[in-house]
Amino acid sequence: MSSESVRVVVRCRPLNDREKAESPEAVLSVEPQLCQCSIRRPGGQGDPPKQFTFDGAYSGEHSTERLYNDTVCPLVEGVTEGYNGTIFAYGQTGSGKSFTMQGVSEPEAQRGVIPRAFEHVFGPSSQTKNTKFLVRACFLEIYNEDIRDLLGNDTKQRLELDTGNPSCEQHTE
Ligand SMILES: Nc1ncnc2c1ncn2[C@@H]1O[C@H](COP(=O)(O)OP(=O)(O)OP(=O)(O)O)[C@@H](O)[C@H]1O
Repeated sequence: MSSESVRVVVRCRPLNDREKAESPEAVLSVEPQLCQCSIRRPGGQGDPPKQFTFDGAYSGEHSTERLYNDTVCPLVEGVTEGYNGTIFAYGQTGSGKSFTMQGVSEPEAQRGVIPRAFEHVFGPSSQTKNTKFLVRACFLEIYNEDIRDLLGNDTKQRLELDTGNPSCEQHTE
């Protein structure tokens, strides 16, 4: 794993049944050791595949546990030592963001990044350190430019965007 402060890791989920039925030809391959994924043009047998290199690459065979241990764990460990850290999942709809971040409880190896990070910070191994953590949490949904507080009393209520920062206001002279 590189020592860059921003790392980009790709996780390619397995095809679902519908996708397999629509296109039995596999166009994506992942080379975890090279941190690369290659994409072939469907039907373009002779064309060389397009290769993309990341700081890490995981295929459908890799568990969230492995991804967490390689990629997230060092960042969360840094947070417990006072450094800032952000884990940000992005991708098109259905690409596996919730699966990676929230995960599923069974099998255990597919528990998501969020419960693993909470266990990391609050679990028994952190109790041995003589340190107190102040943790603030919010859970916002931004969807179609509407913002909702998913931990609020009314999760359907749309929130207004308030920068709350005078330096963000536009001044015209
Ligand atoms: N690594 C994976 N292994 C097996 N199944 C996966 C994996 N990643 C995603 N899936 C499955 O793919 C489907 C879509 O995943 P998910 O709901 O996490 O996508 P999403 O990016 O959060 O979508 P949306 O943006 O629409 O909320 C789900 O059925 C999920 O279980």
